[in-house]
Amino acid sequence: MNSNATIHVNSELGTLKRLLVHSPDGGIGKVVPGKFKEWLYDDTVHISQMRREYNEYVKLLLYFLDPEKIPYITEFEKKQAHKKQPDCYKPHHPDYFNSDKVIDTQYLLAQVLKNETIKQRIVSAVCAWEGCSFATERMLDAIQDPYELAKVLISGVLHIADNNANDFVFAPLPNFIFTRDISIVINDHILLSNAATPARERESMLMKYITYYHLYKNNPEKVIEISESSDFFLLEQSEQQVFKTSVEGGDVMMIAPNHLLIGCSERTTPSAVDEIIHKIFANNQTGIEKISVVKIPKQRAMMHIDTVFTQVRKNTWVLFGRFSEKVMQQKNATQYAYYLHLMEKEDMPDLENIEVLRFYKPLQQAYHPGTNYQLDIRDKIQGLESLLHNISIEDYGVAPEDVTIIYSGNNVFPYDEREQWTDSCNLLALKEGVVVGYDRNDETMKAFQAAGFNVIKVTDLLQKFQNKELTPAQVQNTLIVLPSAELSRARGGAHCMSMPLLRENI
Ligand SMILES: NC(=[NH2+])NCCC[C@H](N)C(=O)O
Repeated sequence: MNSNATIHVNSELGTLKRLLVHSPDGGIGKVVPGKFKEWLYDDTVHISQMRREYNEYVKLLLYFLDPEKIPYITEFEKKQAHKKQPDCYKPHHPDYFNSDKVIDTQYLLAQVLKNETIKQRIVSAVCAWEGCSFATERMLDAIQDPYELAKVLISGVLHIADNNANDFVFAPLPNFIFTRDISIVINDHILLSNAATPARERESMLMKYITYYHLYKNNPEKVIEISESSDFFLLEQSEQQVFKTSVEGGDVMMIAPNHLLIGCSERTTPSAVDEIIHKIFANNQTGIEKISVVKIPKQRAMMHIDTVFTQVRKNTWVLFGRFSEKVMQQKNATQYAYYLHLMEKEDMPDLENIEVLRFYKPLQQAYHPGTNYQLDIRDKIQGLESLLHNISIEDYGVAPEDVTIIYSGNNVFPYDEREQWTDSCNLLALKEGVVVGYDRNDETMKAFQAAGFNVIKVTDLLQKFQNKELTPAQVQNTLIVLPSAELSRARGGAHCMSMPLLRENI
């Protein structure tokens, strides 16, 4: 990695230096029950409480990544204690904390919109996509303030002067807080997502513009995009459903410097996986030499692979035990019968459905697009637990006996399942061994303690930082838990709510 690099990620664990986030915007506060399924929500969310929880997350990130901003926000919080959301947290506000390490996508979009030509392109694209009237398009064009326009393009809410009301001009993007899903940095390249559902397609579109006109403006050749194959357009509709190409970042992990892991899930299709493998192996600059593909059941509770496991240390993982072959063998008869029963139910995961494949970059032959080229499938790994062991041992040189797997809900039913649902396995590593999760997953927290980790509430940790009892550099082997009553309702944890741009090399 060149020392001036601002975008480079080669693991899930290297000390986090820069990332994209998005503070819950007004769109989330407008989700109605009738839209749950379509907008990928399961409940309404109390937006002001959610923001309070999210602000703790932002403050934690700033302490670790950009501590110089702390006095500024602390001052604001004091000064504006009466406000539901202090202005320093609003990416459209002139008093926004504006860090170049903890960056809001809305703020970045505003930077892109400052260029008049690009602004027109984005407004036209969004309006065409959303089927807006020409009058609406003109109203959007007329917004001079890029910060205001970015807010409208994300929340869908426009202030209409004629009737002095805030009206929807198109649907909000209530899932934009899950920045992980919109793209993924692979060493110094970036893979753009191609959202699986219409509810998230505008997110992919906005990220494409942010990438080409800002993040990768000077090196667009490092952007990897996937799209439908040319035959796709001639397929019948029913076949198109099978061969659709979609990928979301929550399914892609830069798991080790030369190793990419992709989940094939409800959101990431086999066609997309196939295309990513070909594109990445055809490109000699990505640094990827092997790709592991994990097929998981297509299920709401595990819409992406990062809801099933994440990495904590080179030798430590957190995993939803239901998908561990070892645990399945150890289950006693009653529990086993329970799982068999679940497997019969249509909407429950079928254990047979977990499949792990590994593809290696061919060393000898050059890749020729268009030739009938076969990928080299050398390993078929037995299950998830073997895969995680294999990564620790093969990629990180850990001794087999030192690999530790911590299970969701300590692997006891029903806590395993309840806590997986509230993202016990979806942790963000701030550095190796220091991960962020939710305070509601009690049994998983106990499992972390039993594995020798400290577990601390974010408010207590921030207090210690503030009192100078501790510095972020001193924090080791710790699970930091965020308040999560509202945040967890949107179905994503700290891993989903982060899109790392820069990590130190591991
Ligand atoms: N990487 C993740 N697990 N993201 C979670 C996304 C949750 C969001 N409500 C959705 O269904 O799309």
